[in-house]
Amino acid sequence: MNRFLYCGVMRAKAYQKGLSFFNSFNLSRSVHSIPFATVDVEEISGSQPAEVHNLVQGKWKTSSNWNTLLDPLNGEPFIKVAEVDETGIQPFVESLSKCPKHGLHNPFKAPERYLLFGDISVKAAHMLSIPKVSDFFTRLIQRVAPKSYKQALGEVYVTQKFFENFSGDQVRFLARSFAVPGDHLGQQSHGFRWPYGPVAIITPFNFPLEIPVLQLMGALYMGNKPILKVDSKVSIVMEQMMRLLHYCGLPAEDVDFINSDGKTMNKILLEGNPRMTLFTGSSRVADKLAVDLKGRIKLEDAGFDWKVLGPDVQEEDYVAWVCDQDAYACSGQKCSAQSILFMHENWSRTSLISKIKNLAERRKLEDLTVGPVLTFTTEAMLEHLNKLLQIPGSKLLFGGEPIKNHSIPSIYGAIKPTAVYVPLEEIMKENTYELVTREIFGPFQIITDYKKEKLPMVLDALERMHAHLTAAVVSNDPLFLQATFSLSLSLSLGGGGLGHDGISFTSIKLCSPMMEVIGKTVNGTTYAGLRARTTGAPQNHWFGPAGDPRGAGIGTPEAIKLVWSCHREIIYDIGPMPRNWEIPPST
Ligand SMILES: N[C@@H](CCC=O)C(=O)O
Repeated sequence: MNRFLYCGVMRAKAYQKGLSFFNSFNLSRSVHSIPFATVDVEEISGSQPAEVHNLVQGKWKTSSNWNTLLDPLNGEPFIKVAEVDETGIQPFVESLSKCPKHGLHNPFKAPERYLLFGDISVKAAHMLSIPKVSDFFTRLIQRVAPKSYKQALGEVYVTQKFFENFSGDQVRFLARSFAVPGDHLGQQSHGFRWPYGPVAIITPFNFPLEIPVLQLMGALYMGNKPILKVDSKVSIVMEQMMRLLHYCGLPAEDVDFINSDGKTMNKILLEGNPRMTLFTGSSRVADKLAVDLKGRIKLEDAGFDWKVLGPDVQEEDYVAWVCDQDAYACSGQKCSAQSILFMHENWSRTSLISKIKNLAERRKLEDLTVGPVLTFTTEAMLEHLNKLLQIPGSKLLFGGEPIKNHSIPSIYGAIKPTAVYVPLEEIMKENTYELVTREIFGPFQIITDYKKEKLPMVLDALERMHAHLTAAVVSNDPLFLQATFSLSLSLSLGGGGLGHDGISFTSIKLCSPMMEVIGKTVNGTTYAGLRARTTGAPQNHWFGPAGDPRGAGIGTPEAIKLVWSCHREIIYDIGPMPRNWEIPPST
């Protein structure tokens, strides 16, 4: 068949297929429940536990080893996860080993797969835009990582927008190359984005959909073959998402999905030898993996995220509301959650703290605006609080009590949103710094204040932190408002006027708190300005730590290219040879 005619026919077929995809769902959804789903989110319970399976080499598999999860709201054993143990890793190791280093596609191999993933993204975005499907994922997230409906829906929305961003030709644009003219005719160097081939993705419990989907798709777009492991506590969400992706055209062999404990996963990584592993989670595990995997790793680790309020007091209610959201939404279990607030003395004179307190006290278990803490028990958090209260000058601002009247199982934590004041000078003491900056992944924050001349001490506190994920500098004072502007002029009058030569600027110091804080810190995602926040990162800007060569990003084209591809340069040198070329003397 004529090549152009053939292409036209293929495109028309793809279009028809696309249409029938959309029609079939729209039709089926009126008569059936969600077509890809294997669980009914509202029915999962102790009497009807849901099952989570593994996917390897294109096949869904169970296991003889079932990990039973307790419903975080009432303690009923409500989900059974088929966990792979060390005796069952072989198929996963084999699957990784089957993928060559040059990946499943690259600019010179199967380029039509870039288009395939653009197409899958269109369909997945469409699916998530259907209210019944977005509600399904929102509720599923809420069942395993209890957070308010709005917060859970936010994850689904970010994921949908991400898919929209990488629809059509946008996946192939991620692999855009460049060329530079060479030294002679026929020579040109071309830079390409190259996959790593077999890769691994390990993601935490707190964003059961957003983090794994954005990283998984980034890995796939660039031509890699991932094995995905999500924290078993929440992996049901991603298990159902894998089924949605298959429904949207993802080849079943392209991703392996595993449930296991950390030790088993470690073994798979050592034996299957993925060329790159993306780990999102605690710094402790991250550092161990970095050693085990000989540095072939990228990290989005935890952060003791900070917010500095500058001298310009404005919009108190708004700033208080953002502080409440940043510290306590999702019960403080976001890697971006505000862990410490530094208030300029001008803010200490306002009613900011009491406003934050009032907002925090509106939160309630019934609507999950506060809820179970999945990695700290109540006792552990209260013990930490008591240690902080031993520090001279420290005091409990609000919270500090267990939530009452609930049936959250005791393996999880349940405390009211809490804030503790610790004086800045005390924070800086050798013995207290570690204690105060210990990240409590729960509704818990430290609040302190600083006098104008103590900004360097605040900067020192920020410098001493070891993880640098999100930060906020709340001030609209970018250039002049608080500037220390010392200008001394020595003027010499000549010829009745001021001459250029007659002015000498002996010292010009322009210093604004906002610029100074930004200039002297490193957090990878820093918000600046009156509306600055630490949480709520959408899909449209980089989210990830800085100051660490292992730092990964999520979501944007830059993040995907940086994390999921490496640079390869092909230097074409095809001639022609110069006329009358002769072998030159040795050099
Ligand atoms: N959107 C989330 C980030 C998800 C992370 O990787 C937040 O803002 O905390």
